[in-house]
Amino acid sequence: HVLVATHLNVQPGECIKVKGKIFPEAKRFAVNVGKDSGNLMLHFNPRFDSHGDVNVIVCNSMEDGRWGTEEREADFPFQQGDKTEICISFDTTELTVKLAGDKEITFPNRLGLENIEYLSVDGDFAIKAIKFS
Ligand SMILES: CCCO[C@@H]1O[C@H](CO)[C@@H](O[C@@H]2O[C@H](CO)[C@H](O)[C@H](OCc3cn(Cc4cccc(C#CCN)c4)nn3)[C@H]2O)[C@H](O)[C@H]1NC(C)=O
Repeated sequence: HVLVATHLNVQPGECIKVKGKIFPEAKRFAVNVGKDSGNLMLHFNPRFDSHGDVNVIVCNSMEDGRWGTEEREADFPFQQGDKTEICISFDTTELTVKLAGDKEITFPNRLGLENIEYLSVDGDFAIKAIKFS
């Protein structure tokens, strides 16, 4: 992991902002939020070239260590080597990921968690700042 933050208490409507730079030769990176590493409301996984996916954002959830059903997003507002910022917020029904260029992705809140305690960032990404607002 590049970063793991635990014992958070992010409430619905609040925003987790992750700012950083994508490696020039990035294959993939991931931002995970949820209760802990085995219970993720959202695994947000942009793939530049990974698992046979090219320039696809794969989103999924994980419950008790088991992956849910993936959702793939064709919009891919990421470039290798670029700085980027994503903002994750949620309510009881869905998560919203605000991306560069006013792009937005939603994902169902399958676990029905009422707060986010866990954040991790993995992969080919250099974190500049994490902001909770
Ligand atoms: C077609 C039949 C088969 O279907 C495939 O089956 C695979 C296995 O289930 C799925 O792949 C899994 O997909 C899951 C989401 O669902 C997860 O992303 C999981 O990765 C977890 C994971 C996290 N980390 C840490 C980390 C994170 C980010 C960067 C790095 C790095 C680096 C230095 N370059 C490391 N390592 N592994 C992935 O393996 C494929 O999508 C799926 N494909 C389709 C089309 O369906």
